[in-house]
Amino acid sequence: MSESFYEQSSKAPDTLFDLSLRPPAFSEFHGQDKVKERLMLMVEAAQGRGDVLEHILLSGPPGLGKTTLANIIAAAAGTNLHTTSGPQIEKAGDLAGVLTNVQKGDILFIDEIHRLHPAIEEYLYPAMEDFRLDIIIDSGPSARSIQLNLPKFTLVGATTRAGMLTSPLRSRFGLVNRLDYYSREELAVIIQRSAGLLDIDIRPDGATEVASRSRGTPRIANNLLRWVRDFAQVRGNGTIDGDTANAALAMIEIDEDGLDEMDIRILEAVIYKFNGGPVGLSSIAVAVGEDASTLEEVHEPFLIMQGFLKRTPRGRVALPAAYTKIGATPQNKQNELF
Ligand SMILES: Nc1ncnc2c1ncn2[C@@H]1O[C@H](COP(=O)(O)OP(=O)(O)OP(=O)(O)O)[C@@H](O)[C@H]1O
Repeated sequence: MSESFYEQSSKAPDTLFDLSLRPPAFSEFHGQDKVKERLMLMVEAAQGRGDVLEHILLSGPPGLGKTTLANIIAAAAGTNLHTTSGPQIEKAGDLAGVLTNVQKGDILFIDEIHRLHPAIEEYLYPAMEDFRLDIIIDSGPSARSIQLNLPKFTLVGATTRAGMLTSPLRSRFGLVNRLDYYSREELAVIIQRSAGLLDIDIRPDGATEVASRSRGTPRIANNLLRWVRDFAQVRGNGTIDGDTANAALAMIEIDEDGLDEMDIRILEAVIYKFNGGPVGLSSIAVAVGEDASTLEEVHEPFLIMQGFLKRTPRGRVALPAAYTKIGATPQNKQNELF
């Protein structure tokens, strides 16, 4: 099964392209004003006290800038950043390995922290609270616990699923900083910045056109920009204006609301196969041949935000905009909505 354009974008690794466009400082990070203001204040306060920054949790859909912010926080605080992810820490020894490399004030960034094994989480609690790691070495009768004292460090956790964090873990972070989808205007500014860095000639209407189809996500905006640049070079005169962007994006079947083929398949499944819902996520996943967690993390938040789908206690329900989008006629199911 081929992956949709957005799914590929949502999983994009740290490619050189990605890294080259990553804003290095708060001043170049556009949007997410409230989160940014809070983080800047935390860094300033810690520096003023000569203390180590408190633990920080960043949540939100993929590609909105969590990793970027972790790097910016470390740069602003003038500390080292150590990066790992929930699935990479399989054993207590892996965690011990990472933590024993950390120096005072350093930042440990754990991406996808909701995917940490529950047993590993248990080790993390005293590490976060008392900067202490109690690990058990050996097994059977010779098993014994050793205690390692750690330097005071900052844990920055990122998650696409804040709801999946256990409450003991969540409560060890001061605040949950939730990143939201970017507005079209904010994305247009980000696209102009990226175009400047890549030496791409883009007009304001071209940037707006790309922005409006980037589903509120800077990573997608940057990837679409790259495609539109190629298109403008081969089919046009190299300049990206509104018409060129439009033609380029039509060629990869991204519609004017930013929906891709998989989004449309999801809406069609809910409407035609499940009579508009309510229907559970796993049934939709089977119907469209996609992994349920990808639907939940990548497609669903955007479809809900755009008013195409709604989550109810009994499952997902298609809203009138979804019927309009796929040209179907809504049935009168008012009393089934709740
Ligand atoms: N506010 C922003 N301004 C400019 N560019 C941004 C901004 N936020 C993100 N980007 C760009 O989007 C790309 C993706 O961001 P990043 O890797 O930080 O997302 P993420 O939320 O950590 O995603 P994931 O959860 O998938 O790891 C970055 O390379 C960066 O260039």
